[in-house]
Amino acid sequence: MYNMEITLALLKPHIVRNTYAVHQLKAQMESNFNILAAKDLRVTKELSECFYVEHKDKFFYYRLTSFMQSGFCSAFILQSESCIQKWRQLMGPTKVFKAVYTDPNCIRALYGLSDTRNACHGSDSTVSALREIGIIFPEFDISSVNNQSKVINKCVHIKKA
Ligand SMILES: Nc1ncnc2c1ncn2[C@@H]1O[C@H](COP(=O)(O)OP(=O)(O)OP(=O)(O)O)[C@@H](O)[C@H]1O
Repeated sequence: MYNMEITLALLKPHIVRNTYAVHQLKAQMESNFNILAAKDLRVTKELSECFYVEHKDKFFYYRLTSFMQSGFCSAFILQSESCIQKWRQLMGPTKVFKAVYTDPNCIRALYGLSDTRNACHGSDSTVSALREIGIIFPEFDISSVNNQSKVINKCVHIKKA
């Protein structure tokens, strides 16, 4: 079945400072996805805490949210068939040392520096994608994207019930 999806992709601050990496990764995105929206943004304390709220109680939460505030991030709304899994596959394992050994050509193996500075982010589900796009791209009209808007309607319906 045709499974057109959207996802949020983020390039983290140490990557955005690396113009070669940004050039390579943008080219990789362009050849694999439709890029529906893109922008560079400065992630504030509030934004980073909201974005990573699920990790609030983890030992690395402060380290992670501080790092996200340390420079510009590049954000993209990507669209393709099975986009969520496809982008996460291109990113590779969360932990860079694992990525280097198990998937040496993935983005995190090539450009990640540590568990925190692991180069990029990708939503892990449709629900996360919608939440994260809402945080990073509040101006994006998500109802213009067919399949995902059906999911939104479903979420809204569940919430109201
Ligand atoms: N042990 C750790 N030490 C430091 N930072 C960590 C650690 N585990 C995860 N992180 C950071 O928290 C982020 C979110 O962790 P999560 O377990 O949700 O991984 P992920 O879903 O692969 O990554 P992301 O959500 O960024 O795509 C990771 O991308 C990484 O930057």
